[in-house]
Amino acid sequence: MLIQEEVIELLNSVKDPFLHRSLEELNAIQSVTIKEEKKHVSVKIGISKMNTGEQMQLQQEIVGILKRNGANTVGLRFEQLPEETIKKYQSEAEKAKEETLISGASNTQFVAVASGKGGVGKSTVTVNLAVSLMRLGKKVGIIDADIYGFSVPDMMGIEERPVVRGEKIIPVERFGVKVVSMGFFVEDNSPIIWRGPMLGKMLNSFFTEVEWGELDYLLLDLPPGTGDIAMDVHELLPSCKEVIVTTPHPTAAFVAARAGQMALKTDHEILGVVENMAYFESKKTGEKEYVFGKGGGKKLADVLKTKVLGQLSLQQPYEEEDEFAPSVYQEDHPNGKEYHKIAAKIIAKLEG
Ligand SMILES: Nc1ncnc2c1ncn2[C@@H]1O[C@H](COP(=O)(O)OP(=O)(O)OP(=O)(O)O)[C@@H](O)[C@H]1O
Repeated sequence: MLIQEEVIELLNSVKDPFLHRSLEELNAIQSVTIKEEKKHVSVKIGISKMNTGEQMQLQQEIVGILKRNGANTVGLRFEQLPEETIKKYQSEAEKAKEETLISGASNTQFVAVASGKGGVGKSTVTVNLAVSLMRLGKKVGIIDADIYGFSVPDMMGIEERPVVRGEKIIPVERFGVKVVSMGFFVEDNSPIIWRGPMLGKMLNSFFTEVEWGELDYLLLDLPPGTGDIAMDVHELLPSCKEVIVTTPHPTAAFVAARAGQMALKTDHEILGVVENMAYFESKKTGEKEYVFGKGGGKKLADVLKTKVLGQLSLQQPYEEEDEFAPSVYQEDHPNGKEYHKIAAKIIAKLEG
């Protein structure tokens, strides 16, 4: 039968569910008594938070350990740990949680940018939304998960590659936005044949192996369409919201609706529709020409029971010599202003 020292030894390495410290470190094993003839062990344990589901789990864990090691019955009492012990370890525990973005404890908002088909400007929208959120004071990251075309680094004018510190990848920072792209890890942009499980793995490592630091927003540039990646994202990030990009052509909107339906099916909240290449504005007359048709964004938003967040004109960013980024619109550019409004709407929706 177990003796007192053995019980302490067995329970020392068990961890407090909130402080993530061992009972030994927390000095949390407060008493152990053993009734030998009945093989009954009773222990009193200090815990940081009482009456929670985690306490129930801890209870099962401790009872299990003791029974596997010879106890017939276990009496377990919990008591609140002293305030000073909790305070001492709490901030450390909170910091550790923040470090893994998908732990559920981080305050990061995940926003996936999706489209029904390629070439409608999904990556352009991702990049400019990220930059606009940053201009509005947010800490922002981008995961370029568009495995069929890693365009985010080029669009932002990123030439360097991420460095590895310890076991973590440090994202490349450009315009104050942290970027990780599959393109960073592929030689010469050579095409890769992706299979379902690999996609999920890649996404997962972008969360767990990248040192994101504190982020308010993490934007995901997803491959076009409604494939496996959408399911993977749903599985990894059930709380992920979506922005759907379309061109104004009614057919394009119809195709984008499928991506939207996918979002609805996986219970992802749709923040709204962005209509890209909505019109061309003549420099001479200021008149708008709807070269790709009209109304696609509105039609799509109606189908998805959401709103059009904004409309971008068909126009390149101003050319600049020093900060070359082919697809990032300047703050005073008409499209830059429109992205600013879209970003503000998203903030209001998610934080307001
Ligand atoms: N509003 C716009 N005005 C002018 N050009 C644009 C606009 N939006 C996007 N483009 C250009 O259109 C092309 C396609 O855009 P982008 O790569 O963002 O689309 P995508 O939907 O992400 O495509 P893919 O799925 O193939 O990556 C790019 O060359 C981009 O610079």
